[in-house]
Amino acid sequence: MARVDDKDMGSDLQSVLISKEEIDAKLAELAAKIDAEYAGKDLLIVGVLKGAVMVMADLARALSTPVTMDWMAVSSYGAGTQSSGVVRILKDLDTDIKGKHVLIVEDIIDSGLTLSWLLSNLGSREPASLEVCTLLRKPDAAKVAIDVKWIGFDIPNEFVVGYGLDFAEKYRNLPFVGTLAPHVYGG
Ligand SMILES: O=P(O)(O)OC[C@H]1O[C@H](OP(=O)(O)OP(=O)(O)O)[C@H](O)[C@@H]1O
Ligand code: HPA
Ligand SMILES: [Mg+2]
Repeated sequence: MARVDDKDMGSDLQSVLISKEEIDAKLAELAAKIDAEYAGKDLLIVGVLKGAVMVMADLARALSTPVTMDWMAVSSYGAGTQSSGVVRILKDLDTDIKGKHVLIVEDIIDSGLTLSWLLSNLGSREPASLEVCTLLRKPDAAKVAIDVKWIGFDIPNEFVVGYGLDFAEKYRNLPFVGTLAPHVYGG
């Protein structure tokens, strides 16, 4: 593939799954719903590093509701394309969320293992409310059922990169979501 969108990725990418324009439009739509839900309330949005950085940055700016922002770093994938199922906290929240309205912002729900673990971890800290907004979800990959209030796109069960999502730490800065060519991950 010669050139995909505005970043030249050589032949590493197979296709563009969701364009920058589609992401922008979806985040505006989600932001309007989130604004309506939290009108008059203090909202803390929690980004899950590192994948959710782009969604957090763009969603936060699309919201009219004033928010505070905090970050957690957890990792279950390492350098591979399969979740290990073992979630590690690499960085905890800086703030106490007891009594606060908390919205977890994720880039993707794949097996659901990361979020399921996060929901029970953060839920035990007694927030006033705890909801989830994710840009992407793979319904066919779910290993646990999770109640997610706001979902951008349901996507096929393929490994995707871009807009925060990595393969071995690469491709996070693509402005769109694409699928990797199988030769890149040994497929
Ligand atoms: O539903 P799951 O199967 O648990 O997968 C989803 C999680 O995996 C990715 O994070 P990763 O562990 O790769 O860390 P990263 O965000 O730093 O890339 C992604 O950002 C989600 O947090
Ligand atoms: O499809 C994916 N791509 C990148 N990172 C991920 N983490 C879970 N699923 C994925
Ligand atoms: Mg990752």
